[in-house]
Amino acid sequence: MEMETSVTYEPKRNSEIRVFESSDEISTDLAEYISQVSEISVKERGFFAIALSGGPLVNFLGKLCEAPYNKTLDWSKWYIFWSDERAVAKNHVESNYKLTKEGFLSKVPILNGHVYSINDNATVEDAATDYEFVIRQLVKVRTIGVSESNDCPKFDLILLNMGSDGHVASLFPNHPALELKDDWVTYITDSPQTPPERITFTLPVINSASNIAILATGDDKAKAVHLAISDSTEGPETPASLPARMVQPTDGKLVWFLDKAAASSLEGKNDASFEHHEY
Ligand SMILES: O=C(O)[C@H](O)[C@@H](O)[C@H](O)[C@H](O)COP(=O)(O)O
Repeated sequence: MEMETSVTYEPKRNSEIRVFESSDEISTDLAEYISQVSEISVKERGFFAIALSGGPLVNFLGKLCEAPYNKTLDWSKWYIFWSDERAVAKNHVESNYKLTKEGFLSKVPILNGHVYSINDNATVEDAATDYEFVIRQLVKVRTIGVSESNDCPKFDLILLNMGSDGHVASLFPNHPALELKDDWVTYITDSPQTPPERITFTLPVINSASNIAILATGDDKAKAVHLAISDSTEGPETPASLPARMVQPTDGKLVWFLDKAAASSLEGKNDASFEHHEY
């Protein structure tokens, strides 16, 4: 069946789509969004626990390192985690930690002791077990919140970048890791993108977050954005196990940050859905 080139979209409950002209505009709005979520979290809980992803995501955090945010945010309350990591040394060019350190952490006054990177000195299996243990300890003392419905960690914000195949974190389409219900952190050894070994949050953890943001830019993302967001379940190209489609907050809010190219297959009759909503 031929895929539609446009779709009328009604945002689902607790979700919002923001479409921008350029990556620069996304970066500007994302900074304001993160700032607001962090302020609310610090006010309500005394902490801001944020999980980042790797790859190009850090390129969108530039504006957050600039005025006014570099001066106004309560950085001492920030706790940093990663939703996924590639199994390489921390000084390797593919390390998500290294990318984040160079592009973000080195530019803002986040305390070193609040940065929870994934162990690069263990097997992926052990690194996943270690990371889940660390998160369990931080949930016990409520540095990370807890979901009342399933006892999962309730991160204040999880930032994800979607790949053109619809993957988020290191959860890839049709991978058995998508089925995990009890694990918080898992590992894979067969990633379709290099490196093959990775550590990743599971869907229950992602979906338990208070806030989830998914970024996608470029026309190579348009099809996956359509498949992830559209209500349609018809046709062979709407896989139920598309990871980005499985991101459905149980008790939180999901915001998509798209550029026009990534949103191009969503533009339909209901253009009002695509207005830029303030958070
Ligand atoms: O871990 C990785 O191999 C990449 O970081 C990957 O997860 C990336 O986020 C997507 O491939 C989207 O990247 P683009 O937005 O550049 O397509």
